[in-house]
Amino acid sequence: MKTLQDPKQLDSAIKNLEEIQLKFNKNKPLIFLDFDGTLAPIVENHEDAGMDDETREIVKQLSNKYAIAVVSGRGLSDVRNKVGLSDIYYAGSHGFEIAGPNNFEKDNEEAKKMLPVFTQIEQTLRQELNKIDGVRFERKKFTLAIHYRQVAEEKISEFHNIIENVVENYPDLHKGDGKKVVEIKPNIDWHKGKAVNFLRKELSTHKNPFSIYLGDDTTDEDAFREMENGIGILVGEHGNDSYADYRIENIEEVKQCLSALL
Ligand SMILES: O=P(O)(O)OC[C@H]1O[C@H](O[C@H]2O[C@H](CO)[C@@H](O)[C@H](O)[C@H]2O)[C@H](O)[C@@H](O)[C@@H]1O
Repeated sequence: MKTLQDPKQLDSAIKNLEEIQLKFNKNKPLIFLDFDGTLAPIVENHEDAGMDDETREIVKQLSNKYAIAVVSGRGLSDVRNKVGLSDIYYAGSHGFEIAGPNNFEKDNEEAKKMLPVFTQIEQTLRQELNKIDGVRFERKKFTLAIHYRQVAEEKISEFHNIIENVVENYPDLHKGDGKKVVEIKPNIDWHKGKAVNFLRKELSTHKNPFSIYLGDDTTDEDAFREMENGIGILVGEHGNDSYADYRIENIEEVKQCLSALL
């Protein structure tokens, strides 16, 4: 079982690349990659995020050798456009919508029933949060992100209180946190970890295929916990303890690490 550790105590993946390479070469691994903060740097405005050509090329080359899925909180179509590779799998909306090559598509059926509720809560939240400058909404198919990166420090607790009070009236939904973002999600036992396990079955004939997962945020912890037969690598930090096995500092080290696996 994976245990929670202070990220500062985690070994550096860069310093242990040889060991990781060995495990990698011994198995036929599946590769799972988070997008924001892992493949693309965190930027002020969510719409401006993007991965550079070098990273795209590394992921493309890896996909010629291994099965790869990008697992993101972004909407499926958004993350697919931003990555721009057609031969890999994608899990968007924190795993509620999954797609892959040859028209593979799998939406979470229970979450589909909640689509009208999202429209309602979005309207209410837009009205209630209108008085706070800098709030940015990002509607994904199955989740709603409300960004506060551009909200003044003294307004942030009011921002959270408003959301808390509204979400209380929607038992079908719950809220989670990310980097300067509140995410409204279906109140269903489904997350990136469950999506990863679904994909592990889909992408391999092995019962428990060796896997590697790179991510930077609290939502990636659900996936790190599932890396029983595999390796979790935390990129940077998210302020809490982690189930990851290794740590790397930044996106430059993500590239270094992924290149070593080629
Ligand atoms: O699971 P991920 O691929 O890491 O997606 C998590 C969220 O990432 C995006 O928001 C974050 O990145 C933005 C761009 O750098 C930044 O402005 C924002 O503050 C971050 O929270 C994305 O916009 C969300 O939809 C994702 O859920």
